[in-house]
Amino acid sequence: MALQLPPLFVQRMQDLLGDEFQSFMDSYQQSPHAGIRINTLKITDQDFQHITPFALRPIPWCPTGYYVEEGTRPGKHPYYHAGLYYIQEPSAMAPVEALDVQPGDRVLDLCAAPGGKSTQIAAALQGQGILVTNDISADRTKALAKNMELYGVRNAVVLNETPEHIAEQFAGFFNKILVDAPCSGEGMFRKDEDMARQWVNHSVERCAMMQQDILNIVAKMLAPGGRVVYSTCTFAPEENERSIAVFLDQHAEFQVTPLQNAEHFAPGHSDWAQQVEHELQAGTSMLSGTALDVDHNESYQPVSTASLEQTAHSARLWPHLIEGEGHYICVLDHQGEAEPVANHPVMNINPQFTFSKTYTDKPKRAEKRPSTKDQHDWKSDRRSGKKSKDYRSDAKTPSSDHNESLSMTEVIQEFTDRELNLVWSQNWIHFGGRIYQSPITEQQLKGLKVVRPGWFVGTIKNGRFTPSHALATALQTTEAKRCIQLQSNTTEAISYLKGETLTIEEQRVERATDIPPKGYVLVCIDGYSVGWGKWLEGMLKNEYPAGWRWT
Ligand SMILES: C[S@@+](CC[C@H](N)C(=O)[O-])C[C@H]1O[C@@H](n2cnc3c(N)ncnc32)[C@H](O)[C@@H]1O
Repeated sequence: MALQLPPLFVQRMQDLLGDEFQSFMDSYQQSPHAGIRINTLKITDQDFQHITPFALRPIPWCPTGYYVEEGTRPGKHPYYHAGLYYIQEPSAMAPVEALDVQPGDRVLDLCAAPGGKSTQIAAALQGQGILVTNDISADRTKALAKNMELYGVRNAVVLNETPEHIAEQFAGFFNKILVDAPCSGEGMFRKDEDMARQWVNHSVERCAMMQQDILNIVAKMLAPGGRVVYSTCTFAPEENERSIAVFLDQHAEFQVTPLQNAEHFAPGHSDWAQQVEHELQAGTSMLSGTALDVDHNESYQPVSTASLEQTAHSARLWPHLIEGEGHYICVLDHQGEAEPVANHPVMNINPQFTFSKTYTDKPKRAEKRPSTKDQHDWKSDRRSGKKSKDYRSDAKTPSSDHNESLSMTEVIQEFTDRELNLVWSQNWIHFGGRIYQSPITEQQLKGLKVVRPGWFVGTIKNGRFTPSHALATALQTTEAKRCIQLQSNTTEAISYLKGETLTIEEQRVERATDIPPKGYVLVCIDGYSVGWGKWLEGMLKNEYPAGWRWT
């Protein structure tokens, strides 16, 4: 059945687009474009070109993005399980390019789930700097955390918080912030018919209010001289140019900067936002019928022409002009002077084995009591369906828990020496038996709902360290003492991904001559890590987690 567009939406687009309207409507007769983005944390773009199983055509605005042909199923290839690419709608690759992330940046992805843009940010950081990735939906952060692990991200903290709470802990902290805002989703109707069906429920007015609130809080978290990229996947000027103009009126320290690759896109429609503004001020008919309703909106504030005019430098991605879905992108640069990253207090990484918490296999019962504001607490590792628990971290001085932290040190160091060729370079966080490497300190997570305080590297139970799946997926083959290579075009690779035990002769366990074959083995597909196995006497016990298996 043909896509049913909401009549009110069609009417508004006709009013706005004029002569362009027919070509816009024709785009709904075409299939949406499929894309993949190479995960350069695991493979270089060039190396992927040599092994690609699909025909690739470059996406003009993203150097690591490619169109794949209709009918291609990139999710059904072992390379997907090795985290070599992320399946992403082509237009959705543009906002992170506009953010211009550099290794060493401190980046916040505020509305991040399921994490497409966060994986792109992580790739741009190349393991250097900090990514705090957050979503307000607890359910959606599960996919976000999983994506951070699948794509081998080592320097991300995953939060499930409100922007207000994050701002309390991270005032003036980030030099790059992405706001991929919740919106009415009009640009996705072609790709996701449910969005079109649900559109009446997504009031443009409600979204615009939410976006303006979020942007206001974001301003508090940005360091002087930093950059915010605001993006939506909707066409409504109320949620795009006007939300930006409202923000600019309240934050004279920001200016709209044209996108570096603006030639690929259409300019922002400051004229449409002005039209909306006139109608709002006059209290006459709305453009959309769902537009901002002055009479019922006490918080309505007129917007200045100067701010509206600036939005002409933002960008619109139109499905009838590019090969991608509808998006809006605005780059907001803070006009203050940036401070050198090294001067920031958070950059006090201490990779030594010191733990602020005593070694326990599980949080003690007493630690599970509800936290109070002045305690050093963070809420963490809320497994699916379980209610969130509050934990209290009894921070002890290094001297008071010296022996216990030493024993944990020994446990981790012993595993590292035996199984890895790796130098740990971030802060250690130990929580409930789980060990993390984090780009920030435990102190900075005080009072926040934390899904992952960093790179989950393993668990300690009964004095034994068990490496996590997330450790394996982030390793290069050279970082494990033993590895086994499986070929992507063999049933063996699929069998491993299905969780089956494999028969592997001793000579296939790649290792240095002084390393015995028995033990943990990093399983790789065509040279790229996918998980752990345990080799013993010709058999490879499969450690690929149940929830990740090929079905
Ligand atoms: C457009 S989606 C994000 C897509 C994501 N950036 C990606 O590339 O995969 C918007 C997200 O914002 C989240 N969200 C809504 N309101 C929020 C708020 N106030 N703070 C943080 N996240 C919010 C939603 O749960 C949703 O996951």
